[in-house]
Amino acid sequence: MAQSHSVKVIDRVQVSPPPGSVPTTYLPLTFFDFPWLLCPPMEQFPYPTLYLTNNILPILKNSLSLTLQHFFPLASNLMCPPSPQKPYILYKDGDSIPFTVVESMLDFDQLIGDHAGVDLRELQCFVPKWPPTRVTSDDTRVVPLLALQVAVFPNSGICIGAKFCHVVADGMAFSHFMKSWASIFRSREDIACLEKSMLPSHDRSGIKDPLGLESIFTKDWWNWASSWDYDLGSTYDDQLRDKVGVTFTIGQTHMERLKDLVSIKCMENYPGQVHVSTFVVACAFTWVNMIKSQEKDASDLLDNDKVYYFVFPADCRHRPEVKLPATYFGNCLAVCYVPAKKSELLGENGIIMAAREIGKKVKELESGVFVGAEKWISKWKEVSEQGRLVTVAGSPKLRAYDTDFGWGRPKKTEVPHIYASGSFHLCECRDGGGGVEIGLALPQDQMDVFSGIFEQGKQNLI
Ligand SMILES: CC(C)(COP(=O)(O)OP(=O)(O)OC[C@H]1O[C@@H](n2cnc3c(N)ncnc32)[C@H](O)[C@@H]1OP(=O)(O)O)[C@@H](O)C(=O)NCCC(=O)NCCSC(=O)CC(=O)O
Repeated sequence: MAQSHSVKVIDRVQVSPPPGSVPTTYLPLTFFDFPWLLCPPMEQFPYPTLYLTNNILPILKNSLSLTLQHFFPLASNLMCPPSPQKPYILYKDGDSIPFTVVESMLDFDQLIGDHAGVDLRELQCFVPKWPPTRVTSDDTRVVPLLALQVAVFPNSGICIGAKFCHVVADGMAFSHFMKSWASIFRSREDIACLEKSMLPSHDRSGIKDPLGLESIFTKDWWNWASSWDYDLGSTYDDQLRDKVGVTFTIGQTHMERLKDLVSIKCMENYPGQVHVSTFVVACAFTWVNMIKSQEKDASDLLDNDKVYYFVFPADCRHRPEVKLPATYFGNCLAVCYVPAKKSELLGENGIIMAAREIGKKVKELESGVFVGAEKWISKWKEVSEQGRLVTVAGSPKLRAYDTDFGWGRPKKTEVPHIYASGSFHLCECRDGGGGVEIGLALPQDQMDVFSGIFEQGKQNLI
């Protein structure tokens, strides 16, 4: 048995769809997938409470295998042939995902707390180890797309950790997979519990590309990838060393007040209708407070005229120019950039202005999700190199806390990959009310400032 940080490995197997259940399948990447090729693997883990018994793990594995029959791209590999060829996804009979079971002696109740004060590097032991990239004789890199790990906390609970490549699935698609696995587990491996209309759709033929985005993105990808180390196994230890992770909550009452305040102030100051949703105000509130918490001394004022960006992905499945089923499995996200001068964000009405601009971007999607799409990748490179951007992962719409393996709602969900990147994670409140949870990691001194401003900002609403 191998020992690793705070966990003991007790089982390590490969899980594939049932033999012969899925034919060899080639899935071309669509232009929606290309922006996510450059993204490090996503990590998520809900913590359901249960006392683990000997018969739960075999059912978890069997139900996973049955689920993968429908969600086979996750068991596939990303094939990256040499330039200028395009990467693609390939499933072959017998392809599998690594599934590891570990035991942890850490304090479960402390881990699921919001202000856990846990060493973020310690949390990494709940993220599955990433299998190495293989290189074939014709120089094609073969990249796995998903790894899973179950951590058992004796007599307290379990934690399911997933690490997946964004190029195979966006948040909607991955959440569909997790909920389907949970349903098959709950129904004791009765695959018929997935209604036909709820099965994932793998048909990419409906995705039209009148703007030639695929060829633009292929060029962008090769420009960037040639100087890029595809180290998907990175644990980000260096970036996590001085950071602390905290989950903040904006409950329903504060949320309603914040939306009212934004609506009233926008009506007073700006003409026209403003889109004031939970997503919009939560993002504006967090973005502005993050920028404020970065201010250390007068020298930071030199930056005041610089443009900062908030970047959010928008699901396009239901948009008229895309029209894919809600069950489409893959990526179907527009990348939305919201610019704002730092001085405006730090001004008295910074949150109102940020909300207006984010809301405006959401509204603009109604008149075309592909406006400016040719810059989705190149702009990302530009603004991420400047370091003046904040991004959001997750969405209350993904309903992370509805993932129920039959043990009730998860006690906590975390998206640890954001800890290294400086973005924040947004999901619905676990109590089921109308509020949101916001997870982020910052250096301790900045977190102290952020926490003070965030909580004070909430107090000021009442
Ligand atoms: C673009 C969006 C973010 C915008 O969100 P919004 O909630 O603002 O937008 P929406 O259009 O759905 O509007 C819903 C809100 O508007 C209100 N609303 C709608 N129409 C209205 C009308 N006519 N009058 C008044 N209010 C109205 C609703 O009550 C609701 O508010 P209220 O909310 O107050 O009830 C979203 O549409 C979206 O795409 N979400 C999914 C993003 C996603 O998939 N993210 C995951 C990325 S992958 C990822 O994250 C992986 C990883 O990194 O780990």
